[in-house]
Amino acid sequence: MTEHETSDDDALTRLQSIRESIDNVDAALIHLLAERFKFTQLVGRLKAAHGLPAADLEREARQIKRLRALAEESHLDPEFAEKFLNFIVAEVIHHHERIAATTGVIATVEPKTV
Ligand SMILES: O=C(O)C(=O)C[C@]1(C(=O)O)C=C[C@@H](O)C=C1
Repeated sequence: MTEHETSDDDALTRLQSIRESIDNVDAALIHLLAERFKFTQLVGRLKAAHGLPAADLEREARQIKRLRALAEESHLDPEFAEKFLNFIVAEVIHHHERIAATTGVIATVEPKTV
């Protein structure tokens, strides 16, 4: 039977079932993001304590390259993957700046190279 041949009732049951899976994925995304922000809080405190700048553009460029490749492999739009990462990173940088401001260490210089 094709999707056109199922009854409207069957279609609604199927829609509900697919939506349950979407809800599971959305919940996983929220949990994953919460974990990611826990790690970036640690990075923010470390950076503030050592006077390191909130943003690291070289690190971001490497992350974008990697995520675009992963997106392509997974048949996800790489542009979307890049925008999604940028959206999250922008929020992380706000958090870093807030931590630095409350810690009293404002970073204005590039990190020292080791
Ligand atoms: O890795 C860092 O240096 C971070 O501060 C974390 C992070 C990220 O969210 O992945 C955020 C800001 C930086 O510009 C790069 C990466």
